[in-house]
Amino acid sequence: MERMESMEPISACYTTAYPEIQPDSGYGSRDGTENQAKTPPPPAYDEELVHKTILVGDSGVGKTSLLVQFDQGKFIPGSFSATVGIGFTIWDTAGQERFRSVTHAYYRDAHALLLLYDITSKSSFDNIRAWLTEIHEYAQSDVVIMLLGNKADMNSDRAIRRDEGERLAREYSVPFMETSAKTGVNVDLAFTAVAKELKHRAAQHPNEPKFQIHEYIEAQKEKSGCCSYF
Ligand SMILES: Nc1nc2c(ncn2[C@@H]2O[C@H](COP(=O)(O)OP(=O)(O)OP(=O)(O)O)[C@@H](O)[C@H]2O)c(=O)[nH]1
Repeated sequence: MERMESMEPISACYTTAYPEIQPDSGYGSRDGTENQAKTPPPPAYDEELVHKTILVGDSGVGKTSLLVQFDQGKFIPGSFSATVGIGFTIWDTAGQERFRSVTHAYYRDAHALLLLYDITSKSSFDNIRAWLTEIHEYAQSDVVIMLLGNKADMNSDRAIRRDEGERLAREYSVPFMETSAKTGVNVDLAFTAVAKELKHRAAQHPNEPKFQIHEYIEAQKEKSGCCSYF
């Protein structure tokens, strides 16, 4: 596949039991020389449990940064395109309009979508409805969707209150949390909750209770800047 700025397929596999996601696995480093020095063991994973997850949202909301924080446990300021390795297949998409038609093609076989807005950008929040319309048009009907209000560390520049995010998520019946690619707040949780949901679906036995993603998230999530609505 032709590599494109900010729109790069990102895939790698864990050797640990899925979905015990472990950032800093050393997989998929962007530096080729580093890869040679740190040759990872061959993947011992169940191919049936490799899922494709896509990060979508307006340009600049922090999709790549979130992915890098999850994979490497660090925040690298500034815009960049990255190739990182993580526990299930993730596609980091470009938010820019000019790449939109390419993004559509990726929706089709996605198992999960992390839909991001930037809590300091009203337009990125307002565009979530358009993103959801597009997702419903192009993605599979049973795709797992999670709404993320990113840049939660920028509370003083906040343009969207947390309850507005919660309300929108409720309207579309999707789980929601605020994240920060900078501080790492809720980043692991976002990816882990999606992975758990996908894993439970794949392994679902008729008599087993269904995994409750909403309850799991509510129990686990960190309330960053909880009480400082403007
Ligand atoms: N303070 C803060 N800045 C962030 C956060 N996430 C991303 N940024 C910054 O926001 C800018 C855009 O981040 P990217 O990760 O490149 O955004 P993107 O959504 O991948 O952008 P496109 O590739 O254009 O679609 C960069 O300057 C990041 O450093 C965050 O959680 N907190």
